[in-house]
Amino acid sequence: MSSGALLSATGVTRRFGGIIAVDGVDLHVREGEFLSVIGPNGAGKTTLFNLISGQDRMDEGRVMLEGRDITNLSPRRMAEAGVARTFQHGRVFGNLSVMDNVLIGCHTRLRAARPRVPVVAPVLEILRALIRPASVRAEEAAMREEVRAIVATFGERLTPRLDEPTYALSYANRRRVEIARALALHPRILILDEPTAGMNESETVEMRDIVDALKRQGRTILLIEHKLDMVMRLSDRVMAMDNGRVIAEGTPAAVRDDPKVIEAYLGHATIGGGEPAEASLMPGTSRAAGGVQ
Ligand SMILES: Nc1ncnc2c1ncn2[C@@H]1O[C@H](COP(=O)(O)OP(=O)(O)OP(=O)(O)O)[C@@H](O)[C@H]1O
Repeated sequence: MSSGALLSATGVTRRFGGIIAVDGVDLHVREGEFLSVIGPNGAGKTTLFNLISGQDRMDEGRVMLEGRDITNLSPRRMAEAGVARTFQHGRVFGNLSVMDNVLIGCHTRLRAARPRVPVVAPVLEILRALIRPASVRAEEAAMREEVRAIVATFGERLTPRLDEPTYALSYANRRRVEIARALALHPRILILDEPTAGMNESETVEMRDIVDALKRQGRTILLIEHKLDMVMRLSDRVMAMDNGRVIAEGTPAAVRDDPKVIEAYLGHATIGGGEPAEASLMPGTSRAAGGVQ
């Protein structure tokens, strides 16, 4: 394990039949560091994030968070341990309001603090919910206040819509709700899988600024992003993958200019669109700024 790493994954491997989607990957993130993972479609980025966050089980490898072995924990236990993630296409509970979606993040945190006594603990919890003593009402009021504060991170995008069901929101707003819910967990590490996927140019810039603000708060962030402009601006370090393996790692500029990375993108001809992949490696080009989804 790399010394000083908050999260350390070593030898992570995942096979799907004959495909080795992730092949012996090591990934180390220091506290407060912003690490982006790039690579052409099918490189293994999302599978790697799924393995680190408990959405999938690795065949080999180990993940340590602050010295604790969290390998293959369930997503719920991962959340309790402090690993929060968002998904490539966004996942929210459509029939629940914005408030309730974000409260779920708070609730997971509270559950983590409670003793896990079978039968007795759930019964006590139900009784507390039915009787609603003053302590429960105060706790709920505090959580709702916290949700309002988290949602305010997104300016006026979500605050006026706190009581609306999320199915009624725009796609970009649903993705904001997902990040708000992840923040409500008070995560030790925030894993963002293409937070700007499917967003237009102005929504992308807005999301980039939000992620930048989260970085400036000193959060530890792992990002998958195809929009290289965002990667170049935000990352302390970049890791490039291809065919399940790490092919380059270092400063954003060094990885962008690495011949192996350029070749990996060119080998795939295009990244999700129709333009030559080369353009997407240049920050400030229309593809880099405008998206590849
Ligand atoms: N559940 C699965 N079953 C079978 N193969 C899978 C599964 N999930 C991923 N794969 C395969 O593993 C490889 C890596 O896929 P993955 O989605 O992790 O790539 P990616 O780098 O995230 O790509 P993208 O940028 O398109 O999201 C691909 O060949 C993919 O087809």
